[in-house]
Amino acid sequence: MRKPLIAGNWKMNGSKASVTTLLEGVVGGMQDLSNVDVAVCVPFPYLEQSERMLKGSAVALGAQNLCTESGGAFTGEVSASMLLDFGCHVVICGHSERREYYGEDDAIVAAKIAQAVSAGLRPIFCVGETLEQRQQGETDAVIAGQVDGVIERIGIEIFRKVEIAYEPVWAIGTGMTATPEQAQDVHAFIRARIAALDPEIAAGIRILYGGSMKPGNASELLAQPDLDGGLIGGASLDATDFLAICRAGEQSVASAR
Ligand SMILES: O=C(CO)COP(=O)(O)O
Repeated sequence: MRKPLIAGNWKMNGSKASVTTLLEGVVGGMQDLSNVDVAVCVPFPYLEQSERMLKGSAVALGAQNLCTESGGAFTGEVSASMLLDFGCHVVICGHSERREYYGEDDAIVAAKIAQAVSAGLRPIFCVGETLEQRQQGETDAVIAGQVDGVIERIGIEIFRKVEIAYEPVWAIGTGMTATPEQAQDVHAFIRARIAALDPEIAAGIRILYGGSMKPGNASELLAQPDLDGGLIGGASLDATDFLAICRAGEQSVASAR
């Protein structure tokens, strides 16, 4: 049984004051959550503050991006080892906003995943189709291309140390969530694609769903057999909402038993 992971992606939001309030709320509400892994992926400037505030708690710290290179003359970039130095455990790679606004292609995403894993971080590797691609019936082809585009470059073995997040671009920040059936179809497709190369890795890998996941829809999404957690944007900025989704993750384990 795969333990669910609920990860918050704060994106470019926050201030020192709001980080204090948010993390106090999240840490304070974690007591009875034991069957769910919880992480928050914070903007770089808040790593130090977050590391301090999360010390001794069950909430893992993460970042939203990293450099394709391990160090040196790369102005403005942040390396995997720097993230590790600030206590990070996870890092988001290939989010659709990075693909769309910063030109990240499969080669860049693969290089970032490889950097993360070699430093001992767990990448959350994001894939997802646009609305137009879905309407054209291209969802499976797009997802297959994104998954294969990474596997072909860095191999399947590395996927023992990777989380995947399926985030339909049309569902991100729009309030339009994939139905549980739509999400399950793509998750099962991703798992089958990996199983064709290595059934053991496919059985163990966590595939998170992201895209307008909220307290009101988390339970039915997480009840799907191939949904192993969530990557939460907007709702992770509110401790009460984020904790409610974490509880839905915890309960999805209890009800599957
Ligand atoms: O992009 C997302 C998480 O990475 C999802 O964002 P929302 O939950 O705000 O739709």
